[in-house]
This record gives sequence, structure tokens and C-alpha cells, in this order.
Amino acid sequence: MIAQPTASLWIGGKPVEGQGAELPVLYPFTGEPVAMLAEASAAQVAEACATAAKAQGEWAALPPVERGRVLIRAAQIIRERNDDLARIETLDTGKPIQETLVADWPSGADALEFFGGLAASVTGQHIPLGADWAYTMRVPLGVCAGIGAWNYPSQIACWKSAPALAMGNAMVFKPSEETPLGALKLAEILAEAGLPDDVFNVVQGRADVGGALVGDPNVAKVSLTGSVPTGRKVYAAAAEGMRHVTMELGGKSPLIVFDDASLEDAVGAAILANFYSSGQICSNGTRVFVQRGLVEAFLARLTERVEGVRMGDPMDPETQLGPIINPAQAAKIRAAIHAGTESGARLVCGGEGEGAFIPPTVFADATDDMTISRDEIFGPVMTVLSFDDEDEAIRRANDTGFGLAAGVFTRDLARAHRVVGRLEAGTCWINAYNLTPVQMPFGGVKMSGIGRENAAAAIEHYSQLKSVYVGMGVVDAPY
Ligand SMILES: NC(=O)C1=CN([C@@H]2O[C@H](COP(=O)(O)OP(=O)(O)OC[C@H]3O[C@@H](n4cnc5c(N)ncnc54)[C@H](O)[C@@H]3O)[C@@H](O)[C@H]2O)C=CC1
Repeated sequence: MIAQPTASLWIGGKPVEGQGAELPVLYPFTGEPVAMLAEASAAQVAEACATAAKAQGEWAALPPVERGRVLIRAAQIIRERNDDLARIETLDTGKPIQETLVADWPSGADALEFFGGLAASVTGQHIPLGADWAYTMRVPLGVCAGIGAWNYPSQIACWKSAPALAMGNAMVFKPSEETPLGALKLAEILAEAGLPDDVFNVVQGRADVGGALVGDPNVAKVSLTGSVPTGRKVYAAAAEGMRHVTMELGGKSPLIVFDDASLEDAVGAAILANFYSSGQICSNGTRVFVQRGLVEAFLARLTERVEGVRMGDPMDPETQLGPIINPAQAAKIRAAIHAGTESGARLVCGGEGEGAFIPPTVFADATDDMTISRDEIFGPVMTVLSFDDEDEAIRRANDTGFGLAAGVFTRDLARAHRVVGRLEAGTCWINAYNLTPVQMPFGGVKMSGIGRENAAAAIEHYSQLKSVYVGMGVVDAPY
């Protein structure tokens, strides 16, 4: 087992073997196991949460600058070990090493560094009331549960734990059952960086383990990255205990290309918006609205560039497109491609592929009511739709229950800002796509989610306000 960790879970500052069902970790490229783990039992989930609750107060009592220092140290360790960590990430996810080297742990390190630096500057408000006054403090929530998806396992673990820990919370993290390895590495690295035992714990398992975590009485907040159906269940379960939530869910985001845009840049962005990580990205701009006059030139250039893609062994540094996470997901994507062809859309390039691989696939002449234009496919499938004018593009772009992201390509910047202003999406790009620097809040509206990750905005989602009224004079009671 080339990626076998010391043990499956991390509880109380050390590796602990899981007492639940077997959890094989399969390398998506070969289908072979690279590690054999075990899920946490219900008792182990409860133990992880109780352990975290016990440690949280002391961690919160440290000067924020000290908490920040631990996170910054962890970021440094990640950067030093990026090559090894990227290899594990590739074994876990099947994503090409050329992606995992630059996108996954490096983005996680950015989050740890950013929130490590921010920790000490979070302050409250002073509210003058005449002789009396009041002040507010930002205090931690307590134990935060983090639940991750399989597409960016280590980045997700860092994006959730960095603001949570910076604000003095403890965390119990459950990675996706498909990709359990990165979170264990993060636990090890945080411990090495000086995080007190018990403050960050990892449990493994499928939906029922996630459910046990969400319902644990010690958990004050749940942050989920996953699909809308899972989000609905987790949000409802969290409501039972009046827990705070952050929901980073799916999307079917629009990318609008006006005919004055730079064709080369728009095509490049459409590639980044659809095929990176084999299309398994929540914010992907899978509905590409191209202004009618530009459609054929856009498709021609897109096909030319996409046909040069190098698919294959993810560990080969030359490989640009890796396998799909697992056969079930590949089958779902193929069914969506099949449905696209059946519904009469024109298959411009790509197709169903073979085995674990699905090539970059582009449909044109699609209509808004086709399933390829409506449902999240979570694979390398782009639907190109044509439009005539700005109002029409905005109306059709917004005609979806999702609202995670959106992009606009045009050289007319007044139009760009006007259009973005009317798009119903939490994260928008102008003449760019899918860039998620830690300095910029990230998250969705409508069914795509609640709350924001990254940037100072995330602080609000991992802390709460405490108000203190200070009476400075006599107490004037009526009797
Ligand atoms: N908005 C965002 O930031 C992102 C959203 N996603 C979305 O995630 C989805 C793909 O990831 P998947 O792992 O397939 O999502 P999923 O929804 O199947 O699973 C997500 C996580 O939830 C857990 N889970 C499932 N049922 C649960 C329950 N009843 N209670 C508690 N936990 C439960 C799973 O074990 C997993 O860890 C896509 O829809 C994608 O758009 C993915 C990455 C980023």
C-alpha cells in the first residue's frame, strides 16, 4: 500500500485506528488500492467531538497571535513538503500532478498563512452611549465540524480549518470517503507546527459518519462542501441543534462571452472553467453563453486547443487531464453526455471516452431546457449556448436554481460591471475564470450555498459577536 497512513483517524493529537467499516482508498488511474483505512465508529465520532470540546477553551484563551503563529508554521511545512503532498493528493484524487503541485496544498497553505496573519487583528467595536458605553467581542463558536468533497480534499480541509482555528475554535473534520488521505497529513502537520493535542481531529467515513458528526451535541457549527442534495440534509440536521452552517454546494454556472471579447482569452477561460480537474469543480462555468456572431469562431478555436490535451498517467508531469474520481461518477458523466446527444445537441468534440477517462467534451446548438444545460454534471462537459443581446444573456444565465459563480468576457468594461451587477451568483469573474485567491470571499447564493469561505468574510462564519453593556453611573430603578 503505497500511501498507507499510520492509522485511519486522528483523535486527541495522535493517529488512531478506526473501528468502523473498511474504507479502501483506490487510485482513480488504476483502480488499485493505495491504502486501506477503516471508518470511525459512532463512539469514535463522539470521542473526537468530546476531545475537541475539552481542548477548545484553552486554545481560545491563547493570545490570537500565538494561534496565528501555529497556522503560519503549518503553511511553511506544507510548502517545504509540497512535492510529497502533491503525490499523495494525486493518488487520492487521480488529478494530474501538474495540477496538484500548484493548486491544492499551495492554496491550503495560502489559507493557513492568511488566517494565521489575520488572527491577531480581529477586534470588536466600541459603542459610545453617553456616559455609558458598550463593546463587542468576536468569540469562537466552539467545536466546528468540517465535511469535505473529493475534488479538492486538502484544500477544503485547510480552507475550513484555517479560519476556524484562527478564531479559537476546535475542529473535527471528515473528509470525503473517496479521498481520506490529505486531512490526515494536515493533522500531522498542524501537530508538528505546535497545535495543542485535541484541537484538530479527523474522522473517516461515509454519509452515516457525517450524519453522526453533524448531530453530535458538542458540535456548534457545520461547514460542508458537497452537493445540493447533501447540503439540504446536512442543513436540516444542523437546524435541529440550532447550529451555524456554511454550505459550499454545487453549481451550473454561466460564462457569458460577448462578441467584442478577446477570442483567445475567452476560449482559454472556457477551458479553465470546464476541464481543469477533469471538470470536477463546483464553480465551473459549464453553460457558456456565446454571442451569436462569435459562436462558430469560438467553437473552432476551442476544438483546436482542446484536441491537443494530453490525457493519461496523472503522475506524468506532462499529463494535463486525469481520470474521473471513480467508475460511478464516470458512468454519471457518460449518461449526461448520452442524454445530451439524444436531446439533439451537437457534439462538437469529445464524447464518452473509455475506462476512467472522459475527454474534454463540448456541446453546441443546445437549448436552455436540455438536461446538459440544467443539471450539474461534475465532469468535463461544456454546453455552448448562443445569445443575441445583453438582457437575454443575463435572463438566461440567471434562469437556474444554482448561484455559485459566473463569468463575463468583454472589452467593454462598463458592460462587464453592469452585467456582473445583475448576475445572481456569489462569485463572479470579469475577463478571468475560476481564480480563487484566499483574499477574495468565495461562496454561492440560491441553492449553491450559505456563508463564505476565504478572506476576512470567513471570520464572521467561524465566530460570533458578544455584546457587553457597561453602566458607568447609578442604576435608576423605578421602585
Ligand atoms: N461550493 C464549493 O465550494 C464546492 C462544492 N462541491 C460540490 O460537491 C459535489 C461533489 O462532491 P461529493 O463528494 O460527491 O459530494 P457529496 O454531497 O456526495 O458528499 C460531500 C460530503 O458529505 C458527506 N455526506 C454525504 N451525506 C451526508 C449526510 N447525510 N450527512 C453528513 N455528511 C454527508 C460525504 O461523505 C462527503 O464527505 C458537487 O456537487 C460539487 O459541486 C465541490 C467542491 C467545492
